[in-house]
Amino acid sequence: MEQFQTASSTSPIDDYMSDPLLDRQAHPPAPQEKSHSFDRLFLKRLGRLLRLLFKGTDGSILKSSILLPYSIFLLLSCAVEVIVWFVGLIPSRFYAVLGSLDVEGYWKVLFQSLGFVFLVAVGKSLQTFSSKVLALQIRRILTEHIQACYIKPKTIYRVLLFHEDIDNPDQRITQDIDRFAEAARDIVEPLVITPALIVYYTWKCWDVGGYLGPLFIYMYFVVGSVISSYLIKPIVELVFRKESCEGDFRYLHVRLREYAESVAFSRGEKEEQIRADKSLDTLLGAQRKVINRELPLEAVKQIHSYFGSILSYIIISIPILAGKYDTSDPSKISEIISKNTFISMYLLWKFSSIIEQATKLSDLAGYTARISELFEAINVIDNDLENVEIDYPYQDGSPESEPFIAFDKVTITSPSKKTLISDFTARFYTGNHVLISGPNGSGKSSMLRVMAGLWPCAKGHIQLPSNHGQKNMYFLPQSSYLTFGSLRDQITYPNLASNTEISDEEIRSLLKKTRLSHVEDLVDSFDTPYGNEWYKMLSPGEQQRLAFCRAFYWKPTFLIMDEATSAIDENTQSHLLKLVHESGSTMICVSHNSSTRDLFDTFVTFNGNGECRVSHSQDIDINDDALDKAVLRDPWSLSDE
Ligand SMILES: Nc1ncnc2c1ncn2[C@@H]1O[C@H](COP(=O)(O)OP(=O)(O)OP(=O)(O)O)[C@@H](O)[C@H]1O
Repeated sequence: MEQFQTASSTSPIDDYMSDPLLDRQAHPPAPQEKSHSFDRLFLKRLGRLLRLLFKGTDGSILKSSILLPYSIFLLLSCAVEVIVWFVGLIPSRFYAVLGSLDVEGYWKVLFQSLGFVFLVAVGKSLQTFSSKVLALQIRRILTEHIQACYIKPKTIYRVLLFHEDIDNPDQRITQDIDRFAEAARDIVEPLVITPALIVYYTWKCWDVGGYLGPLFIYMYFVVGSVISSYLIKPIVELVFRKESCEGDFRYLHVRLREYAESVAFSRGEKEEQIRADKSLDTLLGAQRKVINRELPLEAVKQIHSYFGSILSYIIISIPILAGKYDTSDPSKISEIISKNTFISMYLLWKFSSIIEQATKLSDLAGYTARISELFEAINVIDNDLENVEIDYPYQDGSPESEPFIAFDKVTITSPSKKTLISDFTARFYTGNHVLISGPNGSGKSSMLRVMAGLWPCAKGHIQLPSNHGQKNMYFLPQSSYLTFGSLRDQITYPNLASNTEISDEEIRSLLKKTRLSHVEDLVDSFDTPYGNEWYKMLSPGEQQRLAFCRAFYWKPTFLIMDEATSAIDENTQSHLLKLVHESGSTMICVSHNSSTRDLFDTFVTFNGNGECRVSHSQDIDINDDALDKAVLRDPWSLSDE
């Protein structure tokens, strides 16, 4: 028997989580344990993201990793630093030739200087360009990877419904990854090139002014970095919260747009405005806290850089005042002062640039936490889904066994641990149309969720007719999802496979069947794409009827409907169900409407107390072997079993 959802060992999320730093089997990450500061967890998460970025996503390191753009960027940065060295020496060389009235030397220095300045300008532009390409590649790799992990069966649903701690996953994917890429782009150069430059300029500084110069500069840096690291810590958490508020505020406006009509009908604008203002207040408050905390950090940064410029003169004054250059002429001393000032200033500036990264590092830590949390939640879901107990006895193309759906002593609980159905046993065969009814909240839709593998069952065993696509089980929910695309796309949704072609004649025939022929006049052609307009072009009842076109197109063995006709007029409703009946699909239908009862053979009635009555004839057949396999566990537990 085939296991329902076995996480592949080469799945994208496994790639991400396979970092040796994280022993996910022994200690699955718990999203509840939030830590958003500049700490070991941040380094671990950043390490995982970097590993992913350098390793690539499809095995091709050069094409799908950041190795190539990163190497180009590093080479350009190194080249720029070499030219910067020569540019930095320009003043001292002018002091030397002008001080000794060397005309020939002057013209030589002038032309060489112009050349160096031109090269540094071109080099810096190319460096900026390559860093932007690098940021783009970081965004592409992370976004594609997270989309592959997130937009897949069951996962997206579970993240949205059950991981409330993962606020605004959409924002994390669309915005936070972009910001992470920008922050990483800003940081990568100072953090990678700077150490080598510091070694080089330290040696030069020592050479000109003795050991005291580098010693002063290093002490100055240590004091600056200790203060700034103390100031960064609280900012990371605040950046995280600000991003969360940003997402809430945006989502509020998205919802307002989505439910504009309902709000207008209920005259709820004033309340919505108050809510929007409140959400804005919260966001601005969070932003203000970040700004407040950044003030002392900015002050330290500025003080560090301005005091540094004076420090460079103090450093050169030591050998001069100590008489080391007493025998040199004034033009030589000017040259030495200029050269040494450049070296000390550059060394200090490099140290300052590390301090400057502190603010960016706090942003990076915030974004790293938000992206990593989503990855970790997906990993928890993947582990959880591996434990769903659903088997597939029937394989496509196997003529021996007849497809069926079997529940063996199944108990279903809601995420809040409320028991909705206990010990439910039934077997539904093809041609055995099932009507499920019962009071609101009794667990009818939950039963379908379990059948779809969206929810686990707390106890018992379910057998389904293979998970290979829409041909076996097709679900029609109450609110139809209209995809962005053409009418042809709507009808063949989800139309990924190559076998989803449909002719114009077939489309017309399906529209006629579902009494939607007029929709042809609403669209320019069957292939003209539309976006959100679909929801305006079609009424809710028409949207449900369009969903029936899909059902007739896919002709599934089992058509599972969750109040899929609730907005359709009674006459069309019974017309559509009769057509399904005739099409050969077996209906499993949740409905409050009893007018079409005569189309069904089996009636599953919920009483709202966890009990379920199955009436009619040919359904109950308990398989004792299957019962032996029943497991009892906490289905909502996030930990591995
Ligand atoms: N995401 C969730 N988190 C927590 N509890 C939930 C969730 N979804 C459903 N429930 C619980 O499960 C119960 C059953 O929900 P379900 O949607 O199955 O009811 P139903 O019988 O289909 O109701 P209706 O006739 O109104 O559609 C609800 O009353 C609610 O308490």
